[in-house]
Amino acid sequence: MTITAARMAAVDRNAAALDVSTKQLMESSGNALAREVRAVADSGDEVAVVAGRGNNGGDAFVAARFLAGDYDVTVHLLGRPETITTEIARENWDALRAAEIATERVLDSNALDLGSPDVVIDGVLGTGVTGAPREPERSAIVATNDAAATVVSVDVPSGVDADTGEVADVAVEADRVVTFHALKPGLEGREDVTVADIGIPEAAERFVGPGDLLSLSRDPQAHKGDFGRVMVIGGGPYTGAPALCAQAALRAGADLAYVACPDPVADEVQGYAEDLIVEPYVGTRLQPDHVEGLLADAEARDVVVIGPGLGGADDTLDAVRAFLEGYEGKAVVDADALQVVPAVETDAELVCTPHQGELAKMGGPRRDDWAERETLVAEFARDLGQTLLVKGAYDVVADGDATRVNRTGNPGMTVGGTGDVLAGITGALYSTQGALDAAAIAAYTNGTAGDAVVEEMGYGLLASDLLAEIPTALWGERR
Ligand SMILES: NC(=O)C1=CN([C@@H]2O[C@H](COP(=O)(O)OP(=O)(O)OC[C@H]3O[C@@H](n4cnc5c(N)ncnc54)[C@H](O)[C@@H]3O)[C@@H](O)[C@H]2O)[C@H](O)CC1
Ligand SMILES: [K+]
Repeated sequence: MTITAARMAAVDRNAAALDVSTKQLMESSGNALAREVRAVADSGDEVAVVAGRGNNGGDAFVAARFLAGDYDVTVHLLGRPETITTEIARENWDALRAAEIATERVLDSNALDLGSPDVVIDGVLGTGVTGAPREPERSAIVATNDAAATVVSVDVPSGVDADTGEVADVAVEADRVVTFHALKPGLEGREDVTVADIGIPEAAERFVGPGDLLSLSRDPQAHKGDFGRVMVIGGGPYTGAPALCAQAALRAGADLAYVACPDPVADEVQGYAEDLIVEPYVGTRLQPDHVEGLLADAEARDVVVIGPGLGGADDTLDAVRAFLEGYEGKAVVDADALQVVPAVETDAELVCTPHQGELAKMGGPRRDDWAERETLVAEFARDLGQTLLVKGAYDVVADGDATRVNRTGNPGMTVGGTGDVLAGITGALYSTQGALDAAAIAAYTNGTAGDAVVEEMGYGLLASDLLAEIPTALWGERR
């Protein structure tokens, strides 16, 4: 399995939240790297360490400390120590200086003189690289390739983009690569690569954590000014559900939230919040003859959330089926609407948000055993060809390829309406994120909001209390 630089950053952040600091990980990385160097070097060999100013260089500093007793080690830093970008890399640089290990500062692109080393450690650029190498890194890569030495690259050969695997016009030609935790893109199938376990707990990948939220702010340009138009198809027997759902979408960053509902309940839905755009249709509940109009409206929206408060009348379910058959976009399916999903032919990309009972009604697994439940939910998601967010004390999110588990939230959230809020958050996030990420982040956010409410006022929370906590849970200090 490969892991992209973006996912690696998320997992690293999640590990820190699990009390395994990045500095600990760097120590493991440097240690693993030193072991690999020992395997290719003879005692007393000259080892040149070429280090950039990020954590990739930091790993190389740690390795230098491990190796300095047995080898002739010189560390070449590309820039001034004050410009080292992270505190932990700087601390490891300071440790080299304090131990009087030989260091050089390369202040001019042409000034790097490696001498004639037996081994070069390439700690120039790692997963933090953006674009093709610039100076002085560029010249350092050329000098590394020119050396008649065994080159050991740290994490990725510098010049390889660790998100895409793309190789820049100038890139290190490594003899060996020590990559951390998992293969990075571009390293698949290479025989000169060692994957080093650096002690990241499995929980950092499995449980949704603050690192998963990093993707929300990673590339603001990618969805400039457009955080989505979410359309909620809901209401009929119930009016609160679609209103909660649409308000949650707004709180989770959607630009506009529409509620399509029967006209007798439209005023009531609007009464909950003037921010909602209510689009009534004639009748007391959703029926097949409404579908054509809804499909036309849905074309101008980014995500549809279908289900909250619709009820389960036969003709309503027929209408849901007809809608999904005709719809090709992104949809979140909740509540009674879920039961039509297994048999429906649709080109839509669905995130289904059942609780345990609804999952069973869909023909999904009934078993409650934790480990088994994750596997069974993943299998069911694969069979459906859709993404599942199964709600519970631990929420399970699966798309058939990857599975995530969310453990935020508390028993107070069994109150009615919290599921509608979750569906709305999912809808908003789904307009800018992939299905799995949207569902995972939504579950985490809904739970964090619930935890914040309970922390403030104890049990007895209302689903509507969650709404005001959503922005902080997503973007505030609690992350
Ligand atoms: N993720 C983990 O669990 C761990 C990763 N470790 C190592 O850390 C690097 C990633 O470190 P980071 O500080 O994020 O970035 P880099 O060192 O790769 O580079 C940042 C550095 O480079 C400059 N820069 C960026 N792009 C360019 C460019 N095109 N040309 C020149 N310079 C560029 C940028 O300004 C910074 O100064 C990862 O690979 C691992 O090696 C740790 O081991 C901890 C655990
Ligand atoms: K590197």
